[in-house]
Amino acid sequence: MSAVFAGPDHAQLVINKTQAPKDLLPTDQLKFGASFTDHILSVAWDSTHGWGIPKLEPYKALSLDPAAAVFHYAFCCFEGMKAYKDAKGNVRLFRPEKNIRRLNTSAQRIALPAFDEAEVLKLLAKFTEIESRWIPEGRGFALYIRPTLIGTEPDLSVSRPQSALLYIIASPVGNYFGTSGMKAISLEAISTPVRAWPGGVGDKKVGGNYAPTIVAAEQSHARGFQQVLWLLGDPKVPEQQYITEVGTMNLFVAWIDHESNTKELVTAPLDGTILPGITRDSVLELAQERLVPQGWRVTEKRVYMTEIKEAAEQGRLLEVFGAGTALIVNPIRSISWNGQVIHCGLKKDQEVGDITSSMKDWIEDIQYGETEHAWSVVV
Ligand SMILES: Cc1ncc(COP(=O)(O)O)c(C=O)c1O
Repeated sequence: MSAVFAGPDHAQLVINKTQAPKDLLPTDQLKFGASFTDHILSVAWDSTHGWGIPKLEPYKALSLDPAAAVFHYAFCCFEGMKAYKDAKGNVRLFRPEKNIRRLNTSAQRIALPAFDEAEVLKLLAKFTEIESRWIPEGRGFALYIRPTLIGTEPDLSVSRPQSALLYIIASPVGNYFGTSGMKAISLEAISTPVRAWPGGVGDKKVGGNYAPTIVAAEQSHARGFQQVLWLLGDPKVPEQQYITEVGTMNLFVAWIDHESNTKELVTAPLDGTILPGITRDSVLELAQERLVPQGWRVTEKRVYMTEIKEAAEQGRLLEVFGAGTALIVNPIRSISWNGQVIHCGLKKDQEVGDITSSMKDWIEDIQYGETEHAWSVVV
C-alpha cells in the first residue's frame, strides 16, 4: 500500500464533546441540509506528514486562507448518505462502504489525497454513534451525513494541493413527502447545457459538477418543471439525444420492450457520464432478485428520448422514476422534450406506480431494519 493510502488512524481519534448541546428541532421544522448537529469530525492531511490525528469537536466554522485551493479551482469532493433509527432504537447505515469508496475515487480524480477506507468507515461510524440523538425516529426520517474532502493549501498555482482536510458533518432530515405520500414530478429534458460529458467527471461526486447546473434548473423551474433531465447527444438532432440523469438522481424507465414484448426496467449505463448511484445499484440488485423471477428484464443501456416517446405513444411506457439517497425513488409524471409532453404511464389521479412504490418499500425495509439484510449496518 502506498504511503498516501495509509491513515487516518481511527484509534487516534481525539474526542472533545460540546459543553453546550443544541436543542433538537421539532421534526416538522426540519429542512434538508439547513441545520446541523453538535459536532464536526475532521482530519488534516499534508504531503509531508500524511494524515494527521482525527478530532471530534463542537461544530464550528472552518478557518482557511483565502488562497486555499478549494476556493479557486474546486478542489472539493463529498458524499451524501444517511443514518437511520430502527424500531428497536438501533442506529443503522446503508451500504456506507460504497459512499466511502466513491469519496476515495472522487478524491483521486481531482488530485486530493487518498485514504484508508476501512479507517474512515470506522471514524464515520463513531461520529454517527456520537450524534445518534440527532436521528429523528420514524420511517422517512434520517440523519443526512456529509463527508467532505477539500484542498486547503494556500497556493494560487494550478497544481496538486499539498494540504487537505477531510471532515464529516450531519443534518437531520424529515420525511420529504410528509403524510401525504409520494408526489409525481414533471421533468424538462434538455440537451444544452450538458451536466457531464464523455471523459469528464460526471461519474465523480465533485463540487464542480453541481454549481453549473443551478441556472438551468432555475430556468426550468420558471417554466413550471420540477427537475431537469440531463441529455447527451447533438442538440440539433433529437434522434441522437439520450438520457443521463435527472437533477441529482439516476433515472429508471419501466416499459414493455417492443421486440420481445417483455417488461423491462432500464437505466443508463455507467459510461463515465453519470454518477454511479448507490440507490441505482440497490434498485438494480433488488430488481434482479425480485422482478426477474416475475418475468422482468433488467438492463443497463443507452436510452434514447425517441424510444421513450415511442413507448408512451404505443402505451408501452409503464413507469419512470428517479433514484437517489434523498428520496430513494421519485415518481415521474411527464417529460417535456423537443416541444412535446411525454406522459410516463401514471393515471391523472395516480402519484406513483407499482414498481416505484415496491422499490421504495423494499429499500426502506432494509434501511430501517425491518428486513435483515447485509446492506444495513448497525453502528
Ligand atoms: C448527480 C447525482 N446523481 C445521482 C445521485 C444519486 O446517488 P446516490 O443514490 O448514491 O445518492 C446523486 C446523489 O447523490 C447525484 O448527486
